[in-house]
Amino acid sequence: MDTVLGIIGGSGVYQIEGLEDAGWTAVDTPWGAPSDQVLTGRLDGVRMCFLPRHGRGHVQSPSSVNYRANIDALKRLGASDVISVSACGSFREQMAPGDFVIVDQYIDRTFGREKSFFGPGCVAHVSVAHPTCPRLSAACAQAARANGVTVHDGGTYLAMEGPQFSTLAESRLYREVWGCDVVGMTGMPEAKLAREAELCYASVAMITDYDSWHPDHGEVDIGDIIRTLLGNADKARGMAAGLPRLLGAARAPCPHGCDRALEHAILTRPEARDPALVARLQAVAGRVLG
Ligand SMILES: CSC[C@H]1O[C@H](OP(=O)(O)O)[C@H](O)[C@@H]1O
Ligand SMILES: Nc1ncnc2[nH]cnc12
Repeated sequence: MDTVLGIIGGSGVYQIEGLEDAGWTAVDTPWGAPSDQVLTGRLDGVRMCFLPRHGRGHVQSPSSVNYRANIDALKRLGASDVISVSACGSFREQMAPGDFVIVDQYIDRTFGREKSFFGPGCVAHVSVAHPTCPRLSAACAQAARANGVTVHDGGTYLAMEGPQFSTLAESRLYREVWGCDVVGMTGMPEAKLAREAELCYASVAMITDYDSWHPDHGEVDIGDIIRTLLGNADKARGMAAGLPRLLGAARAPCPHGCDRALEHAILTRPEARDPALVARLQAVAGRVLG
């Protein structure tokens, strides 16, 4: 199997450079329109698909992003691995603005978003105990460090609905009581959907601020965030450029089973399945649905 590297660019990351045969492609999905066209091309012999999460021009809010369409579009283009790049606030002194945190856990506080490809007529339950892929996460950490970024291995991401930032009481709750490390508005349901689509998924939190808990930094200031974000975006592009060489063009099965997540997950008996939903699931779950 070939590596096809999908990258979802967050706030400030609306394109990547240096792809051979680069072009923006419109992708239709049964879940509606993705956030934008997908930039496809090759880097160091590896096929790449880049999708700006908020669309070029930053059109989609965290609540309006069509997460199902985005994941389906990348899977449909053949992605084997997806790297999610996100601007995040930090709950830890040592996780400073400009640093990257390789997220490995989440607390999902989002609501009102479509969180599954499955539903009535085709019910599935996948495990998200370990929602990110350790192999892909390690490659991201290595590629970012090679670009001079300070990288923290492991961190819990609090996914909030937004679009407003947290109140001071929420910020303290997430940090002191729930033990979260970073906060953002888009990590969920993206990670859950990537697991349902049997994609290796890694999440790179690019720290832009200390949210509002830090006594020396006051409340979140969007002007400060944007300034930090622009520097972070260059680092993210540097990381992305190093990944194809690290991952290689030929891809062995995932040692952690990300690419087999649906193996025993579908509970609905074949004869009881809704043909219309089964048809919509073709790109994400065709491997097990036949
Ligand atoms: C720019 S501040 C808030 C905004 O940035 C993050 O987006 P993304 O995760 O796509 O980088 C955060 O989740 C909010 O949507
Ligand atoms: N403090 C914060 N809270 C939520 N999302 C963010 N994105 C960047 N900084 C953030």
